[in-house]
Amino acid sequence: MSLADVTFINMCRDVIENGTSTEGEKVRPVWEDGTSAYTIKRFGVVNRYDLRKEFPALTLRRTALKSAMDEILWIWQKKSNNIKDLHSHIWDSWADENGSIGKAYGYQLGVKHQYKEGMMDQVDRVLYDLKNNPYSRRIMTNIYVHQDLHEMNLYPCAYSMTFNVTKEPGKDKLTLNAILNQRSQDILAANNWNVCQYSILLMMIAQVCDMEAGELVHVIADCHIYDRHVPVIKELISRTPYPAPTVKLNPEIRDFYEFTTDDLIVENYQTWPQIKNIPIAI
Ligand SMILES: Nc1nc(=O)c2c([nH]1)NC[C@@H]1CN(c3ccc(C(=O)N[C@@H](CCC(=O)O)C(=O)O)cc3)CN21
Ligand SMILES: O=c1ccn([C@H]2C[C@H](O)[C@@H](COP(=O)(O)O)O2)c(=O)[nH]1
Repeated sequence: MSLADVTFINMCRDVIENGTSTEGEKVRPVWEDGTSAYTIKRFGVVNRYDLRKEFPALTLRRTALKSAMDEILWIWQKKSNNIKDLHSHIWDSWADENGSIGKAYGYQLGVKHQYKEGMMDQVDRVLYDLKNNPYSRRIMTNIYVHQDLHEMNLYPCAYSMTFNVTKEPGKDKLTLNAILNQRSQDILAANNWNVCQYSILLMMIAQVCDMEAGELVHVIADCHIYDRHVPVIKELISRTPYPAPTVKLNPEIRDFYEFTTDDLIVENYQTWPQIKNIPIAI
């Protein structure tokens, strides 16, 4: 039984049983037909995933791992904010006529900043620190940039990664852990999608720094199920999970900028049938 499924089921039960409804509140998102998209929400959810034990892919329904990796490469490697550089259509509703989502995600990670060591963007700063000063407690990114929020079509949801290295007794390699901070989470559309993509990111960064990927701690402020998703979630969590798949990276890649989705190796990913045409609140 996949550990990620158990975490997901417990989180959904907690939101449904102990969450509060936003119905009647002034909410921002709408459904495609223009009606308000209300949620049941739980404040302050924290989930831990140990990548040394299992890759945290859901088996209750299939997570599109290559598409999820493609999006994280779009943000962290291509540092793009244009949907023309993305192979899926998940961002189409938030792009302008030129394909831009504004100064969000990849745009922010591509901005160069002045450091004592020279000009670097946030991704190169992380790679530099992990290679030169791995025990630093200052290795983190942040794309929630207030001065640019007015030029973002959607404010970043998963907005910060804090990397932290531990030296485990008896292990040759250092362990790379991370905390993903997320202000808002659409559980059905994107919880496992986000968990898997940031796990892959952690694996990629660990590999190019010659470390082992350890724990991903996912901190979610507003963790919600949209009203139209509740019956789907109830059906999903009634399913019996399969064992977790094996997910690896091509071990030959040593440069973060050389990874492609072809380097993701997925084996034995047995899942329940996909839920088709999930409505996405805009
Ligand atoms: N309401 C809302 N929820 C989100 O999850 C979300 C947004 N808005 N806005 C921006 C991005 C876009 N995201 C999305 C949007 C759609 C899927 C989605 O439809 N996923 C499909 C698989 C897609 C594929 O195969 O490429 C799925 O079945 O989960 C995932 C993430 C995450 N974000
Ligand atoms: O990576 C992502 C991006 C977006 N989401 C969800 C979370 C919310 O349901 C919406 C954003 O709406 P806000 O009103 O800006 O919070 O998108 C996600 O779960 N993961």
